[in-house]
Amino acid sequence: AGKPVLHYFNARGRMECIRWLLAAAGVEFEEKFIQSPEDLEKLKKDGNLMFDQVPMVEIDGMKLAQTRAILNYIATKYDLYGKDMKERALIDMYSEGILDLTEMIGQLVLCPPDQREAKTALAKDRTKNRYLPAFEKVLKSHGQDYLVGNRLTRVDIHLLEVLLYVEEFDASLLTPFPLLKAFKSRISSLPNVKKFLQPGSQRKPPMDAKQIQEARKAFKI
Ligand SMILES: N[C@@H](CCC(=O)N[C@@H](CS(=O)(=O)O)C(=O)NCC(=O)O)C(=O)O
Repeated sequence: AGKPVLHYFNARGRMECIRWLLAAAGVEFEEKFIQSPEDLEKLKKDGNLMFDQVPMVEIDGMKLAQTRAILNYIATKYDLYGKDMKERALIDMYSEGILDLTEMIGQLVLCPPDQREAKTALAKDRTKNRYLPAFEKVLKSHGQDYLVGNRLTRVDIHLLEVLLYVEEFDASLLTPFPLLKAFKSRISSLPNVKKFLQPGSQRKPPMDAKQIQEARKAFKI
């Protein structure tokens, strides 16, 4: 089979965690950017989007939609999903918490100005008092380099990704968490991850509110 083909906008959105997982697995992928409403309409009309939505990834003869389904398939295929049911259950639990935090931070840039202050305060509080403590505790509890099974799994990649978003959001939030800071450096120096962190990789930069509003208006989403 050829390289996976990722269909999405030229932005982080829901596709960025998929880009991260493929890159960490050392899998080269192609991207077909949706650059106009016509592009999205064509994908829909050709029957390529099961729910008329993207992300959609062409992989192994399938046209997979739904972010989590795509992540699950990639993690399974590249042995990044633990060695048994219990490891997979922990990976799922940790991954869902990370996705909740990613969503909470990612939505801030879109929230109405009159709600921004309160939502930012809440996101900082949850980051500092709910999510980061939970993962610091996991690392402290087993003293291993990775979150689950003492080897790299998808959840280490998801955690690194969100730690970078926390750093963009407010780097001081990481200060009270030495194990997470060491984890961030350790995972960032894995060869595939290091390469993805270099300029010129397929990793996407943050977008400001204006860019997102323009994109949403253009794509009518
Ligand atoms: N549950 C889906 C949601 C996908 C979704 O809402 N996609 C939006 C784009 S974005 O929100 O991810 O940027 C979409 O295709 N909207 C187009 C439409 O709904 O017509 C997933 O996780 O993939």
